Amino acid sequence: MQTEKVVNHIVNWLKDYANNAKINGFVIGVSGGIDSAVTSTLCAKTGLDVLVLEMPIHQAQSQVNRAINHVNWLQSNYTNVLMTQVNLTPVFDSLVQALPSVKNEEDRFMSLANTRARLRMTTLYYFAALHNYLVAGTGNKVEDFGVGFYTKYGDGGVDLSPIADLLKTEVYEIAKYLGINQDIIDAQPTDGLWGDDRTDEDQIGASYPELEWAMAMVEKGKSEADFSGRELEVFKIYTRYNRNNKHKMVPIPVCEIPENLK
Ligand SMILES: NC(=O)c1ccc[n+]([C@@H]2O[C@H](COP(=O)([O-])OP(=O)(O)OC[C@H]3O[C@@H](n4cnc5c(N)ncnc54)[C@H](O)[C@@H]3O)[C@@H](O)[C@H]2O)c1
Ligand SMILES: Nc1ncnc2c1ncn2[C@@H]1O[C@H](COP(=O)(O)O)[C@@H](O)[C@H]1O
Ligand SMILES: O=P(O)(O)OP(=O)(O)O
Repeated sequence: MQTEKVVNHIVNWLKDYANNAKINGFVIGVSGGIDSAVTSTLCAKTGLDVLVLEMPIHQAQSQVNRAINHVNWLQSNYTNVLMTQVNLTPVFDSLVQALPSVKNEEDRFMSLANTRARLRMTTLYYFAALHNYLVAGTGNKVEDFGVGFYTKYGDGGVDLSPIADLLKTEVYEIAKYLGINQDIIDAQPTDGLWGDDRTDEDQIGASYPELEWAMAMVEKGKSEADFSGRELEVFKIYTRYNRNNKHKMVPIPVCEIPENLK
């Protein structure tokens, strides 16, 4: 990858889009992970206003610290970056209180995990409307178009996606080029939605490099019959996620009314 040229391309793309749309800048959620660190830095490089939000919901202190360290680094390099912390823990707790209880708490773990991502989306759009900003998405190509590993209308609810044509390994290359803090580069990717330190790999059962390999194999037209052992396992994991989450990657189904019924 021609890293410098890719960075310049994305920065110009962001700037052109915002200028054409008569927008003042960008708002981005910063989690202490690599994708949001890279996205916020690319937005900062546009010179337009950048608001980064740190929005903990029962968050591990290590994640909060990484996010704050990143923002400090960003602000020491780019004067156009502002930060706001919005503690969503009481908001989340109060929503849980308002919802009817369930017999078995485990039944709603996934629903509540995704609710966290949607509370963050709601907060990002509050600031976008307030300041005439766009919500910059942080999804990469494997998450967004491979395994669909994001919350529909949560972290998937954004206005534009600067890094969604980049594989996770390419995001790391850009992070190194941009000088992103080493603790962010070293951190295991995590969705941080569970109140513990489980990683994306723990949840999915395959690493991002493995998923990228499977994505490339599908693009080459390979099938299960071409693989065995761990490769077969990874290929099956990838295709299962891709199939189950296809609904997130395509326009929502609209019930078309036949002309003769109108
Ligand atoms: N980047 C990250 O690391 C990241 C961020 C957030 C979430 N995640 C992970 O992503 C996963 C999100 O969970 P999810 O995918 O179950 O929840 P989701 O809310 O993203 O998608 C499920 C919802 O989509 C709708 N739906 C389901 N099947 C459909 C179909 N065939 N057609 C149309 N709509 C359909 C339903 O409303 C369902 O509740 C979790 O595992 C979470 O941990 C990862
Ligand atoms: N604690 C957080 N504060 C701000 N923004 C956050 C936080 N956690 C997640 N985000 C945003 O959501 C996306 C996806 O998160 P994953 O950790 O990959 O699930 C992240 O890039 C932030 O923009
Ligand atoms: O989206 P982020 O920034 O939280 O990155 P990761 O998914 O690698 O934790």
